[in-house]
Amino acid sequence: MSTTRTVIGAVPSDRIITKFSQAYHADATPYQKVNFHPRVKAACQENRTGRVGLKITKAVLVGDVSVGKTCMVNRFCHDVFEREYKATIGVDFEVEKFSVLSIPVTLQVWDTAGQERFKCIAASYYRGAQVVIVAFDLTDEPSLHHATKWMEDACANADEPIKFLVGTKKDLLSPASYAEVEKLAVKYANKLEAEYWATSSKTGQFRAMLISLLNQDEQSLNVRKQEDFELERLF
Ligand SMILES: Nc1nc2c(ncn2[C@@H]2O[C@H](COP(=O)(O)OP(=O)(O)OP(=O)(O)O)[C@@H](O)[C@H]2O)c(=O)[nH]1
Repeated sequence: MSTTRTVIGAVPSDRIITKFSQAYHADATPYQKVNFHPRVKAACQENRTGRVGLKITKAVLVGDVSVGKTCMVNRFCHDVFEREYKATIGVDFEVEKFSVLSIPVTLQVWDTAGQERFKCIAASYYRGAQVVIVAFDLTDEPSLHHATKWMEDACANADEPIKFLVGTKKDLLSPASYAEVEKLAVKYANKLEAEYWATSSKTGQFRAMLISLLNQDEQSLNVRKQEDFELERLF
């Protein structure tokens, strides 16, 4: 499935963020803010974000093998869905440009391998992540139980990241089955202090989720200079 996107300036219209999107489930989010902090708004308006500002957001995507991490990234960045499974080797990396309150922002999405043998390689890329997304397969309960360990590992090297717990492959469940899984997923999200989303990369039901990753607040302005420098060198 492919959609036509209107491009305004250098950024497609669906990448222009001016307000917070709502949480997927009102009872499964620790993030209660409904708008940008006035200081952030003012800084953006006056173009005072400088080098250490809303420039780069690093998001790492982790979770069990074959839960659908790469499909999520492909749907988000290229609006395509790949039915055939190709294991991620180590890590993959995608970059998306956004405009947040008129400030250009780069979202880096680091798609890591779920396979145990690549875990060490992938873990070295968690450092400095501002967003941690733990994906689990809504049709595979053990992948949800493993979310705790994935979150712990990914957060160990991140600096108080914004946390998401994302259930994938929603298209494979009936509404009744989904409702059952959701109850458990909401419990996990609350325990992990993460915001919960359910998605389908097949149907594309998930754009709002990643857009919400860019709901920055003051904390996200604290991108350390050293990291900024290192990340810039990657381009
Ligand atoms: N029906 C359905 N299938 C999906 C969805 N997302 C992923 N899949 C399928 O699940 C399989 C694994 O998807 P990947 O995205 O490669 O999984 P991954 O988590 O990146 O796997 P690793 O790289 O090994 O960690 C593929 O066959 C996909 O087609 C979805 O939303 N719906």
